[in-house]
Amino acid sequence: MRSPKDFFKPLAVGAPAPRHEIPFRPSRMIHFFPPSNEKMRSKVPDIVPQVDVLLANLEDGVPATDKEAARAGLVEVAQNTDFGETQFWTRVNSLDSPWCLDDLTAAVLEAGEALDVIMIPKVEGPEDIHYVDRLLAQLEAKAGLSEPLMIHAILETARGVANVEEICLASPRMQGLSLGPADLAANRRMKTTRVGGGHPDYLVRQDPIDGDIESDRTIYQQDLWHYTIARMVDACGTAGILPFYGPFGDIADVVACEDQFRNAYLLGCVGAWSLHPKQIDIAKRVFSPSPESVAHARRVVEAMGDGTGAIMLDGKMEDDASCKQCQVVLSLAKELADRDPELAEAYGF
Ligand SMILES: CCC(=O)SCCNC(=O)CCNC(=O)[C@H](O)C(C)(C)COP(=O)(O)OP(=O)(O)OC[C@H]1O[C@@H](n2cnc3c(N)ncnc32)[C@H](O)[C@@H]1OP(=O)(O)O
Ligand SMILES: O=CC(=O)O
Ligand SMILES: [Mg+2]
Repeated sequence: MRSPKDFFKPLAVGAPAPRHEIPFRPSRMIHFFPPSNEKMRSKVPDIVPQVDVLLANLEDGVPATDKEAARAGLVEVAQNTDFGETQFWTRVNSLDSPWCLDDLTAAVLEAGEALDVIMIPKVEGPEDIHYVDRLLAQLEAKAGLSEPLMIHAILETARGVANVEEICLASPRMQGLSLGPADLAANRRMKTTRVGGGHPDYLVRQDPIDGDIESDRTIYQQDLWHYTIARMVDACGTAGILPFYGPFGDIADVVACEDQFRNAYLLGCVGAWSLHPKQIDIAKRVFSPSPESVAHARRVVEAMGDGTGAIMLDGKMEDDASCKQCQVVLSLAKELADRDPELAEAYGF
């Protein structure tokens, strides 16, 4: 383990100094597109103003035969797009794949000026982050970058979940984590055969009515992802980095997608992936506090004065801790409103 004194030193001569804080930028959706697909690439200028993060995906979802075209597409988009306030990320292939080294090299040397974050899939432990950390420093020095690239890891193996705290604390480059429910389900040998969301057979059943097991008992579908999301949120909070829900594969089921995103929002996630244009507005809606919750938070904070003590408001006890929750909602609302005039108006800022 590195000495805490060395933690913020560059890992290569000439590389930019690591950041001490993750800069706040709206990140309600990370919008995936396959840069090997010319038609999708041509949509980038229209998509950029609609999303907080645009991600050029090189990994799963891109056929093996298109990996080089995807890398070239990433570079083309990086070099020819005006991203404005929108962040630009890429997801490289996994560290054990034949493509990862070339992906990272091209990403930093040819697209590094435009990129904010590099997403690393199938991270198993801090050693994976240490490898990427040093390699990025070497490449940044070679490219002459003045800002360090950040790392976002996907939590999608059982070992990754077991090591989640160490992964989050492995480098000052760590920006956040996403839950990868599809690969995680496969790696854990779950039997779900779908990309995120619930499963009708994962349930709890009401007790027998009048002792009759054949009676018409209500069933309650349970959340397959609660444990992992909660654990991820705590690990990210400990390290001062950002948690995200990942993909929701049932594109047509916009209702269940919104439920999954909202569960993640309420548990502490800052955003989710959008795989299809339909999911962009869902994420924008869910991960922006509602005007009602902002109005309520403002009332509580105002009524609480210096934020200490206990008061009654609308029949409910409010105290230091509920006030802090309201401050979380208010500060997110303010940060989003600073960048979005429609939200500023809806919140009354
Ligand atoms: C599961 C674990 C993971 O790793 S998830 C991440 C990997 N998968 C991905 O990144 C998938 C990204 N999404 C896609 O490739 C497409 O949305 C898929 C799922 C293939 C569906 O595409 P398609 O059959 O064209 O859908 P559609 O006809 O309903 O599309 C309507 C119009 O929207 C466009 N579109 C579609 N997806 C995107 C996208 N991600 N970004 C930008 N544009 C998109 C389509 O091209 C289509 O456009 P048009 O109306 O024909 O002009
Ligand atoms: O990469 C995402 C996943 O769910 O797997
Ligand atoms: Mg995956």
